[in-house]
This record gives sequence, structure tokens and C-alpha cells, in this order.
Amino acid sequence: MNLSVDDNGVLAEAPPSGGASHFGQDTWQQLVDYAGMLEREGELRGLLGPRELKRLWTRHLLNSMAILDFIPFKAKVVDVGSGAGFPGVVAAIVRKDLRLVLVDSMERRARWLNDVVKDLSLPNVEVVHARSEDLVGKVDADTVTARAVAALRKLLPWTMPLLKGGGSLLALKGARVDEEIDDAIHLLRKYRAKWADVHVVIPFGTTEETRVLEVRKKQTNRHR
Ligand SMILES: C[S@@+](CC[C@H](N)C(=O)[O-])C[C@H]1O[C@@H](n2cnc3c(N)ncnc32)[C@H](O)[C@@H]1O
Repeated sequence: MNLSVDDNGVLAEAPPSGGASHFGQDTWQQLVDYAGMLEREGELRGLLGPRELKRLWTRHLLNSMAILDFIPFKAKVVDVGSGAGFPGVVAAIVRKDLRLVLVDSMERRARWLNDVVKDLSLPNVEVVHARSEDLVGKVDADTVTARAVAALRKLLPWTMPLLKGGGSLLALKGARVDEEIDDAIHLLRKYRAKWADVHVVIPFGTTEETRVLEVRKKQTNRHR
């Protein structure tokens, strides 16, 4: 692991090399600026513990990128339980074609997310302070994302009603994702899942496998 001490004496993981040529200079600079905000304020504002700062890039920023290839071009994305901004803020920075709604039920986290949007000038992001359950009938997303929010059996009722027919839930999951799927089989049927698939990804700049659970919602029947 590559650690560095910043101007404020915070011990944090350094960004991986090659980011600017992979993502483009401006995008990479925004990611570095976002990491800087988290290093300065993340612990103070109750977003990340000191242990997490030591793996801010690999465990959080780069890990969040695992979902990006599964989001359609120009999709409307709802990130449920964004917290510090994972994966929603990372998606907004790297994929400028997307429109993102970052949802968190905790007011101080919604405030943090609004500060990030303002400081990084992210025009494609809206922050909503709400429980995802309260948004049913108010949003119609192509993609819903979630990381470290709840086990699938809880997540399905919170997220599937926010999706339009043919849309996908993309959840970053740990190694026990298959058990979570087994545990939620009856709910997959109830919430009109067409299929569920696990994509194993090694995100840019990391060496560890990450699992992206994709649950595709059935198309809505059209009556003529
Ligand atoms: C463990 S944190 C994970 C945050 C972020 N996704 C990450 O990966 O670091 C879970 C977040 O989900 C939020 N949350 C929990 N239940 C929620 C719900 N029903 N609707 C919206 N947000 C919720 C919490 O406030 C918290 O910020």
C-alpha cells in the first residue's frame, strides 16, 4: 500500500499512478480533489474512520468504479444510501453522461453530499435527503446503485420500485453475495426480477476482485 501524509498531517493512501492518462487530466483532478475533501473532513464529519482513510483509494474510490461499465449511456441513476458518496459521487465524476440522484436518509450525510456537489461543481447531480422507501412513485430510474447499505433481502424492497421496467439494480457486494441471493429468492420474484447475475471485476488501480450484483427488472407490459 502506498501511504502519504498530506499538508494537514493526515495519513492517507496515495492515488494510484496512471490515473490521469486513463481517465483524463480533468476527471482525475476531480477525483483527487474529492479524495482531499474526504481526507480533510471525512473523519470529522463522521463519514469514514481513520482506518478507512488508509485505504481510501483502493477500498472506496476505485472500488466504486466497479459498477461503471454496467450503467447504460446517459442513464438516470439513483444511488441509494450514498453516505460519503460511494459509488454515486465517483460515478458522477467519471461518467459525465449520467444524471445522478444521491439519496441518503441521514441529514448530515445529505449536507456533506451537497457540499461535495458544490465544491467539485458537479452539474449532473441532485442530492435528496430521504429514505429510499419514501421515493417510490416519485422516481423512475434506469439504474439504481447501492454499496454497503443492506443485505439483498432488505435492499430489493427499497430499490426495485424505483426502477423502470428493463432497468437494473447494481449493488457492490462481498464474497457472500450468492448466499444473499439464495436468501432473497422469493423477493426477486415478488419485485419482478427478470434475472440476477454477479459480475466479478478488478477495478482500475487495484488487484482485488469486487462483485457487482446486477438484478434486471422485467419490462413493463404494454397494453395496446
Ligand atoms: C454503511 S453506509 C454506506 C455508505 C456508502 N454507500 C458507502 O459505500 O460508503 C449506509 C448509508 O445508507 C444510508 N441509509 C440506510 N438506510 C437507508 C434508506 N432506507 N434510504 C436511504 N439511505 C439509507 C445511511 O444513512 C448511510 O449513509
